[in-house]
This record gives sequence, structure tokens and C-alpha cells, in this order.
Amino acid sequence: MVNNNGDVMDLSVKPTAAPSIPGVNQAKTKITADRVNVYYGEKHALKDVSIEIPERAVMAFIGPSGCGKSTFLRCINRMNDTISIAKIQGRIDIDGHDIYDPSLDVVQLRARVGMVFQKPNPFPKSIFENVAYGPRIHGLANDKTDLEEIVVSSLRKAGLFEEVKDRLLDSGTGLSGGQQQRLCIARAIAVSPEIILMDEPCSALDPIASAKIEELIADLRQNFTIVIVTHSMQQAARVSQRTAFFHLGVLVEEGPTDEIFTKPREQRTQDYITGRFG
Ligand SMILES: Nc1ncnc2c1ncn2[C@@H]1O[C@H](COP(=O)(O)OP(=O)(O)OP(=O)(O)O)[C@@H](O)[C@H]1O
Repeated sequence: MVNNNGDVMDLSVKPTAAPSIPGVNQAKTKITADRVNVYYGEKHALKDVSIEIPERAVMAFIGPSGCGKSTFLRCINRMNDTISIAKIQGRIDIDGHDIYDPSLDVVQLRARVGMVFQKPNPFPKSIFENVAYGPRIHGLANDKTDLEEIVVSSLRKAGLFEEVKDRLLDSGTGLSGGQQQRLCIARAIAVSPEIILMDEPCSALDPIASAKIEELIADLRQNFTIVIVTHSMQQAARVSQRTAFFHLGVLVEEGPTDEIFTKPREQRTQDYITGRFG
């Protein structure tokens, strides 16, 4: 852009944080949680969780069942707001802005922070419509051609286009489980989110379909910040650059994935990764 003096102004986005997050080069912090507590009625499910999640990297949340991984994931796009007994305290910022600010539009937030669930959940509509739905309701396409481009490019990015290009008008629910999960990822990508939350995205899939999703995650992290809950430590080790270990609602430790799995600082992490509990 050129200003009134005729000077060329550099409007490119500058990193806001020092490139100092170990395990990720040149990382900018995307998500910051500060002393987050979650209660379900009397149950204190998440206790004083503070963490920084870097941009364009994969962060894995691991820990035994019921330790609060999904609860924390759902805080990042305010999905816990839909649970009437859930009460959230503390602060979560995305790009330095408080996502619990009462003036924030939650619908917009959920477009910026997409989510992929454990069980693939395509709409009972065509493959095309599954992906077109979000861009249409968010007004992201100017016309039909634009919409078609978004659908095709989202399916390509989700590694599904070649498999479905001849049957875009067939039902999404007729695809295999792995294809359905990639369709759900395409649907999430279609609204150009910045962050994709994945809650055990491979747990309903066979090893081959899971491997495809893992490859996809590796590609997607070039453009998106990804936070994945997984029960598989092997998966966390394969796909993530950083790992956070939760236990009984507490974030025990967080760090570069290879360090968490080879030389954790905390005994509880050591016990979990060596299979002593969980
Ligand atoms: N909607 C809810 N209502 C009441 N309690 C809940 C609700 N969701 C989660 N909890 C409780 O909060 C705690 C944390 O649950 P959460 O699902 O976050 O754990 P998790 O680590 O993701 O578990 P898993 O690995 O089994 O999915 C558990 O004790 C759980 O029973």
C-alpha cells in the first residue's frame, strides 16, 4: 500500500513474540491460557491451567481418561458455553485478545477456531454441501464459482478431492469412516480458520485411515495452529512438536514433544509415558 506521501507502507503481519519457544522455530504465540479453571457443578475439572500454544505447530494434549484434556480443548472455542453446568474462570487469549470478552461474537470465534470430533459427524447432505455450508453462512463466497473453488480447494487440502471428485453430489454419510473424517476436516478448513482443535480424531478409524489423518495433520500445520487430544502417545510423538501432559485436572508439564517423551521433568509424566498408570 502507498501512503499520502507516496511511501510504500509495509502492512505485513509481524511476529508479536520473541522467537523463543523451544521445539518450534520462529514461533509466535497463538493461544495463551492464564490460570484457567473449569467446574461442572461441584466438580473442579480443570485447575489453574496456564499454557502458551505456538502458531503453525501441532500441540498434543495427553493424559489418562478424565484428566481434563477435552475440557480444556473446548475452552479454546468456547464450546463449554453450551454445557449449562460448566463454569469457566481465568483468561484465554488468541492473538492477544480475550476470547471470553462479553463483546466477542462466539459464532465468529468458532469460525476462527474449527473443531474436529472423535466420531466423524458429516451432515446428512452431499459431500459438496458439507463443505459449502460454512462458507455460505459466513458469506465467504461472492458467487457460485467462488463457492465451488472454496469447496474444491478445501477438499484438496484435506486430501480427499481425488477420491470424491466424481461424486460430489453423493451423500457425505456414504463415505468410509476415514473419508468422513477428512470431509469433516475439509468442512473445518472451508471457513479459513486459524486454529483447528481435534478431539481424538483417529479413535474411530483403522490404522490406515489414521495414518492418512496423521499425514494430513503434518501438512495442515504449515497453515494452521493445531491442538490435538490423543490417547495414543505414539500418535502424539509422530504428529506434534509440543506436548502437554494433564493429570487429574492439572497441567503437569508441557514442552517439546521429544523432551516430554525422553526426559520429562516430572515423575508423574515419566510414570504415564512408561505405562505405570493410565
Ligand atoms: N458435560 C459434563 N458434565 C459433567 N462433568 C463433565 C462433563 N464433561 C466432562 N466432565 C468431567 O470432567 C472431567 C474431565 O473430563 P474430560 O472429558 O475433559 O477429560 P478427558 O481427559 O478428555 O477424558 P477422556 O480422555 O476420557 O476423553 C471428568 O471427570 C469428567 O467426568
